[in-house]
Amino acid sequence: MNTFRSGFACFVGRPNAGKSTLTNALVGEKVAITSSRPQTTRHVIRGLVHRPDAQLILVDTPGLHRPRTLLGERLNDLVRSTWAEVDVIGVCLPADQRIGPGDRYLIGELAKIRRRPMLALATKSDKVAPERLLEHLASIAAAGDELGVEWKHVVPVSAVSGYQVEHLRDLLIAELPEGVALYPDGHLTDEPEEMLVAEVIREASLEGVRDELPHSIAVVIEEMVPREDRPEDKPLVDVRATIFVERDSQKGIVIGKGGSRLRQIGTDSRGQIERILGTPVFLDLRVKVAKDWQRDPKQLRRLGF
Ligand SMILES: Nc1nc2c(ncn2[C@@H]2O[C@H](COP(=O)(O)OP(=O)(O)OP(=O)(O)O)[C@@H](O)[C@H]2O)c(=O)[nH]1
Repeated sequence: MNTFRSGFACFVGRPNAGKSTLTNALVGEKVAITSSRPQTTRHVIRGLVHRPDAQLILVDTPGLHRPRTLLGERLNDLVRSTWAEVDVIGVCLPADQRIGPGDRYLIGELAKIRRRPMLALATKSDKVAPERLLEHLASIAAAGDELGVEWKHVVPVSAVSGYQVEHLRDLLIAELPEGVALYPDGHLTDEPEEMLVAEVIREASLEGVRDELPHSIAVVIEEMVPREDRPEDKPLVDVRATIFVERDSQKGIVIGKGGSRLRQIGTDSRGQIERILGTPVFLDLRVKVAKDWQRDPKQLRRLGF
């Protein structure tokens, strides 16, 4: 089977650098709605790119400011922790402007984040002549060297003409980890996170046993709450979920020998859930039989159908 990749990318850059226009160009015809996520998520999703081999989730991060106050510093800490949570960062440096002090500050701050692939994007490249574009690309490379950011790629792009948009999509997706789609295909929804989390667990439960249990699994999130008494910078969310099957024999399949499959389901889904929620998660999974739930209206309602 081909590898499926999924994960998060964000674009950073000074105001007007072309971040929103580029997001829309990458998402294409499909809706790019600004959707605010429930409190547990720090990411504001700007758009989704669905492909047969990948799902790329473009998120917003708050802007970074030169800190003048303690509050400013705290805000910047938040920006940095968001940066550290995405899989790839695109730094937008518009070709029609020289790299300025604001850009240099931003690049310097990015240099402090380790091991995060960073792509330098020469946005609005349709606005300048080829010679100027080359000069711009050279100064982007030089700024990276000087400020300590190793650009994974330096990519000229134009959201308006479409130049290299497809290529950029490929480059971003190449940086994502392997994993299942984190959001339903086709559109960006306001679906509660619980549905997404349930879907991740359902997918993981079916892994390798799809033929034996095609439609027999439903997952209900019983509880999803932040653990109390955690330090603010070390949150933990407790997720308690029940995997419903139709028959006892299926329960055995899901649990596996000595609980081995259930443990694997937990391991496989926890990482994805943490990525959706943006916090570490303690996952408690149970398996229950709901006899013939697919034929029972009451059960169906309970299982959210
Ligand atoms: N010619 C040209 N103009 C572009 C391109 N991308 C963006 N623009 C224009 O640049 C302006 C700013 O673009 P935005 O996408 O809103 O920039 P942004 O970085 O999201 O801005 P903020 O939301 O203020 O941070 C708009 O007028 C866009 O039409 C491009 O590829 N080519």
